[in-house]
Amino acid sequence: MSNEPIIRFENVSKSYGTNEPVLHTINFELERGKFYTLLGPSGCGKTTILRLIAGFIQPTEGTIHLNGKVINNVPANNRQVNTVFQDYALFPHLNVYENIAFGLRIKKMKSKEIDAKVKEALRFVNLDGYEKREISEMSGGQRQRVAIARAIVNDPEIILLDEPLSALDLKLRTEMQYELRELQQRLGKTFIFVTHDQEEALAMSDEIFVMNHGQIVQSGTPLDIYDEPINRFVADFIGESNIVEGIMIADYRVQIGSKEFECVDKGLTPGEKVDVVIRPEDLEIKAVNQGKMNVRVDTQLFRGVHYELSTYDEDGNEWLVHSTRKAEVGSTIGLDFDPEAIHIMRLNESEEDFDRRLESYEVPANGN
Ligand SMILES: Nc1ncnc2c1ncn2[C@@H]1O[C@H](COP(=O)(O)OP(=O)(O)OP(=O)(O)O)[C@@H](O)[C@H]1O
Repeated sequence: MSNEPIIRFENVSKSYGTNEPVLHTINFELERGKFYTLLGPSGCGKTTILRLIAGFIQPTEGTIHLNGKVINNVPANNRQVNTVFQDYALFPHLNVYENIAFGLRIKKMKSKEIDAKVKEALRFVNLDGYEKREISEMSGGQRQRVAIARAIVNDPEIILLDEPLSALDLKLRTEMQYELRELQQRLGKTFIFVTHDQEEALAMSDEIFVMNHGQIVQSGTPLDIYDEPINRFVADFIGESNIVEGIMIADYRVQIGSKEFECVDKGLTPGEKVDVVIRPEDLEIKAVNQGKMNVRVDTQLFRGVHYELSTYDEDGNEWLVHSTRKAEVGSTIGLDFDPEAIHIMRLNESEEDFDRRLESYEVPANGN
């Protein structure tokens, strides 16, 4: 099988009509057989990227390559790409079988062949025996599976999924996350999944593209993005974070408010203003004066697995703490953390410079 990226975007921009671009010079490459997620807030351009890949719309500038060939002008029905829509877009007047068979009938495939393919697709999504059911008799999760079966029955190279789980309740949604991930691995196809739910993206993806305002802000594995967010936006969007302003004093030393801390970052300019991230679960509760800083406990909530404390240091910075230990509201406690728990983010750093900087560290950022 070729090592060519299955999809490549080269300087792709998109404007609808004469309006401002909704995508700005997008560049990325996708490998065959992986689970990709486009993650970002509403309106950042995720669905527009899917529509461009599906061929429902064309780029205003730039080129889209499928298996090394430019496909800008290839119509949607000639692309080996199928979409699962948020509302499933099933035909209510057709039963499960006919919904899945629809595309094959249009292609004038023989009945016997259609039958084999529909049954195989139903087996893949664990719906054997549901052929005759009406769509109205199916639950949300089952409709979802019919929509997926319809997308895979044509044996496309790429499956696009536009917020396909958003209509499901939390429990079913979690179950479907497992199912979808498992299905993708069994099929070995490239999945491109759109969501604005960061937990979903972290749980399911081989690689995440975090988007904001029509741009890809950061791409990487879920662990990379969680552990080393490139900037304040990503840190804030992916999981709960403490984000404070700091100043680099020297290599491996950062000042936050009136205190200095050891960190693992180097190569920044002394005196440079930075954003500093420490995840709430990386802060450890100690007795007063036994940690790296003292904080006053403002509020405490029980979150099931852990307590969530909102605390303030002497400089007025808020520090959110996730801990299995509790503390007394109004008391002063110590907080401890490892130098590796401090993540330094330069203001306005490009993704290339950010990756180069992390690679140069002696203590690798992801602990490998
Ligand atoms: N057909 C259209 N005509 C004009 N503007 C559009 C059209 N489709 C989308 N837009 C605009 O393009 C921007 C990106 O939309 P897109 O649907 O790609 O975002 P999204 O990240 O998928 O958002 P959501 O999560 O809300 O679905 C939005 O500002 C939207 O209003």
